[in-house]
Amino acid sequence: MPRGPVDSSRIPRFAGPATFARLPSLSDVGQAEVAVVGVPFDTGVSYRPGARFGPAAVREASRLLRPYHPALDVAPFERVQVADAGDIACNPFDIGEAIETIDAAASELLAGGAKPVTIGGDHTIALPLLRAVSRVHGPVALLHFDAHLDTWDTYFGAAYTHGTPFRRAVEEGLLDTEALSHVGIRGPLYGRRDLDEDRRLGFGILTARDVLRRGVDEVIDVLRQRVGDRPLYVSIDIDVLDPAHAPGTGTPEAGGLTSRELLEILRGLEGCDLVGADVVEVAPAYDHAEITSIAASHIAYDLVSLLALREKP
Ligand SMILES: N=C(N)NCCCC(=O)O
Ligand SMILES: [Zn+2]
Ligand SMILES: [Zn+2]
Repeated sequence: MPRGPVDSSRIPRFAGPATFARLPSLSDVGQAEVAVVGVPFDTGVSYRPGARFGPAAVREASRLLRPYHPALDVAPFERVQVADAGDIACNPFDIGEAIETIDAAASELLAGGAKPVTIGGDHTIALPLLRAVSRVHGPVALLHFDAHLDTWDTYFGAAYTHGTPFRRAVEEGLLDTEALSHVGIRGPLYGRRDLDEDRRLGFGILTARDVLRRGVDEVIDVLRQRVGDRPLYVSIDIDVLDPAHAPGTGTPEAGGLTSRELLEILRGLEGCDLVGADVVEVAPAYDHAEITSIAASHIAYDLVSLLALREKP
């Protein structure tokens, strides 16, 4: 019988420490099928810093989550053991070392049988997470929700940044290049070449305009066809949401998805072979009234629910 969250009808949800959704710590339960883990790292950013405070803000906003998910008809914390694995403490002064630390910590979680839902942190952290996941599953399908391509080559000569993780991941053979999708892309680019190079790497794009004009159901159909039955990793940059829905982020772009659209697309992935996910780029210093961290906590709850549905109870 899994150990669930603190009972909010007995201990007020605003009392006590903020683990994700008030779940037990992984160290308290020993083993979990799904682990929520924080990566407070933002040394890879090209504009506003502050995503290092993302994990704490998302946990704080997650106090109000409840145990039953009606849209997916699942009580994820009853179905399987879900736990908070704490934060991966990585070097804020050395990106290369931080990447190694994140890879090792994620590998340890996977070796212990837990599927990770990672709370970032800037998007740099997707690279070590994909290294760890692909070591277990082989090259994975990727569903990448973001305003940005994040397939650029270098910034100021640096190869490991929040704008480059998915180019590195393709170069390293971590991804199944038949099954790569960006969703929510918008905003000015450096040039048309960005799109050509992205296509050459194997990505298909559903822009924010496509979501508006084609609608959520068609988007889900396209994505599911592309993913098929491959092992799937989902990486969600919170800036895929419009700044009205997620102001607390480092590189905001106008014209994004609503949180309702994003949650609906995620729910459309039920039945896919999800093996891990992240929600990154929450920078609380630019947030207002916890708008961004509330959205991120609900997104993480949906990801946890999708993972729980994949496990036999
Ligand atoms: N991954 C995020 N959030 N942003 C990438 C933006 C890269 C740029 O400054 O052009
Ligand atoms: Zn982005
Ligand atoms: Zn990104």
